[in-house]
Amino acid sequence: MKPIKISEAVVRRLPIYLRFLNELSLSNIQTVSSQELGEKLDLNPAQIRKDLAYFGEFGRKGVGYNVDYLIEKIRQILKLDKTMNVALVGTGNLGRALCNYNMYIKDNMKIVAVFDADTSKKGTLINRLTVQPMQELSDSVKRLDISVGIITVPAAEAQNVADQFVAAGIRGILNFAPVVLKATPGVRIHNADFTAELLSLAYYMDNINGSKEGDETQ
Ligand SMILES: NC(=O)c1ccc[n+]([C@@H]2O[C@H](COP(=O)([O-])OP(=O)(O)OC[C@H]3O[C@@H](n4cnc5c(N)ncnc54)[C@H](O)[C@@H]3O)[C@@H](O)[C@H]2O)c1
Repeated sequence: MKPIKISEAVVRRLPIYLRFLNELSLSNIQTVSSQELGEKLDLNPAQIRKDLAYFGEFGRKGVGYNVDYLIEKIRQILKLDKTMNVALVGTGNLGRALCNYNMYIKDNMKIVAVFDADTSKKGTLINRLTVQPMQELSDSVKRLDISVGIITVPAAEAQNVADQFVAAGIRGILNFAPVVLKATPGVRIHNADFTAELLSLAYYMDNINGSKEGDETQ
C-alpha cells in the first residue's frame, strides 16, 4: 500500500477514533456516523469527516461509516497490523507502573524487555519481565527486534539513555523525563511531559472558554 502523508494532528486523533471504534465493534455495532463519533469524542463532526476522508470516500450519507473497515484502515495507517516490541529503561515508580499497565498488549505495542542501571534490581520481576543490566540493552534490542524505547529515568540521565537506545538501533523514543532530548536524524522522539501538561492545564482553566484539545484544525 502506498504510504499516505497525514498531518501530525490527524495522526494524534487516529488512536482516539480507534479506541472508540473498537468499543463499538465489541458491542457488534456495524456502522457509525460522524455525528455520533463527534458527540462521543467531543470533536467536530466536520473535522472527523475531513480526517477520515484521507482513507477515501467510503462513508455513506445517512448510513455512516463501516466500523470494522474503519478499524482496519486506521490500524494499517498506524502500522498496528504487526506487533511492535518495546524496551523500557528505568524501573522506578513510573517505569514499574507502565510495565504493569497492559495497554501495550492490546494495542500491539508490547514491552518485551526492561533495564535498569541499579545492579540491586538485576533479575527482579515486574509483570513477568526480568530487569536486565544496561550492558545487555544492545544485544536484547537486536535479538528481540525492539524498535521503540521508553525512558523513565531521572532527567539528568535521560540523554545518556537516549544515546544508548539510538546506538542500539532504536528508531522511536517515548521520553517521560522532564528534559528536551537532542534530535537525531532518523529517530522520532515523543515527550510525555506530565508537569508541562499540568502547567498548561492551569493556563486553560483560567481561559476555560478558549480553545480545547480537539479544536485543532489541520
Ligand atoms: N512524564 C510523567 O508523567 C512523569 C511522571 C512522573 C515522573 N516522571 C519522570 O520519569 C522519570 C522517572 O521517575 P520515577 O519517579 O519513576 O523515578 P525513580 O527514581 O523511582 O526511578 C528511576 C529509575 O531509573 C534508574 N536509572 C537511573 N539512571 C539510570 C541510567 N543511566 N540507566 C538506567 N537506569 C537508570 C534508577 O535506578 C531507578 O530505578 C523522572 O525523570 C521523572 O521526572 C515523569
